[in-house]
Amino acid sequence: MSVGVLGAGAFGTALAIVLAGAGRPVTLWAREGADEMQAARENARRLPGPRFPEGLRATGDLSEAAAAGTLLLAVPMQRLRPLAERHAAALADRPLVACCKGVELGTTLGPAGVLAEVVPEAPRAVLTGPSFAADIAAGLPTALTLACAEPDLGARLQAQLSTPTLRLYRTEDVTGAELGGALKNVIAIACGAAMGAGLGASARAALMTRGFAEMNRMAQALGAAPATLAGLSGFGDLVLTCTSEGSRNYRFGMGLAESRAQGTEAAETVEGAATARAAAERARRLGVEMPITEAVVAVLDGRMALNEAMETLLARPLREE
Ligand SMILES: NC(=O)C1=CN([C@@H]2O[C@H](COP(=O)(O)OP(=O)(O)OC[C@H]3O[C@@H](n4cnc5c(N)ncnc54)[C@H](O)[C@@H]3O)[C@@H](O)[C@H]2O)C=CC1
Ligand SMILES: O=C(CO)COP(=O)(O)O
Repeated sequence: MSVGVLGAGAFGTALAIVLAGAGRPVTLWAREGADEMQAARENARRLPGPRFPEGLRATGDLSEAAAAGTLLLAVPMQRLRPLAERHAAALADRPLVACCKGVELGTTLGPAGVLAEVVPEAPRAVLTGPSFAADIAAGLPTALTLACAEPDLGARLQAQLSTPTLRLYRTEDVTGAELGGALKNVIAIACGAAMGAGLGASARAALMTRGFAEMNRMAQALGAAPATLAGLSGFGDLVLTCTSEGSRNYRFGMGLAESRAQGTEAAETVEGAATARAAAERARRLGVEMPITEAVVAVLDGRMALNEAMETLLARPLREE
């Protein structure tokens, strides 16, 4: 079965490389620079280094990629709706696998919810979990979650998108999988900030653990299963993103501590910034407490300095774990 990847950022390119390397015919659609990629057999801008396998073709013509049997949508979360709206007719009749991690500003929907609104007739799934694009493209072992509410389609996609190095686990809990992937980025910003401010690895462990607690509170309020949050898409990705400078969200947090990024958005994709605002908004409406997320939003909006945000978290009433 052929695969079309829409969005030639680091992640889309890495998925295209690993799938083509495993023998699937893959067409990678890039909004710009497709001809250069196709000629150089490399995405020098977003994922320099890994070479395109023979079965991978880059194109600037979306209809070529959209003709594939399964489509992976690998654009940043806030770009998913504009992309899907613009190309709704081409996306309407085949399985769509959203590969973005985040919560949409305004609607507070995740990727599956956005696709359900824009292309309701298309069967949909979400691919998420702990993986750096560079690791996937290098053929290093990686395990991800394929979330699909329809078990038969989920099983088909799991088989189609797994390779010898990219191992997919399946769940029907789409809400849990996408919230885990979205909310861990917010906690990664907080952890990066704590480490950048020199607060130490013990403080980071506390933020990760209490962050995981608030991820769980939000996810359960929205009907997700705790087991999903404890899996690759939640706990797994939280660990990766909060402990590695390979993460853009973590590095962005470190930049906040060094006042390099305070009150500004990063030049590269940092999903946790918009997601923090969208998740905080949703949590307030649900009456769910998310103090770390609120602190991240306060710092991003310039309402609090980082040290004030940390003090606010430390001054919260003592309570049972
Ligand atoms: N980079 C990574 O290691 C991983 C990224 N992800 C997720 O994948 C998603 C995409 O991230 P990256 O690929 O890393 O971002 P990136 O910053 O490398 O690239 C984003 C790409 O999206 C394209 N784009 C933006 N708006 C578009 C539009 N309207 N139409 C077409 N293309 C558009 C840009 O041209 C760019 O090529 C994010 O949600 C991220 O959280 C998930 C797992 C790993
Ligand atoms: O989602 C990721 C790892 O699973 C990538 O993290 P960043 O977007 O922070 O780089």
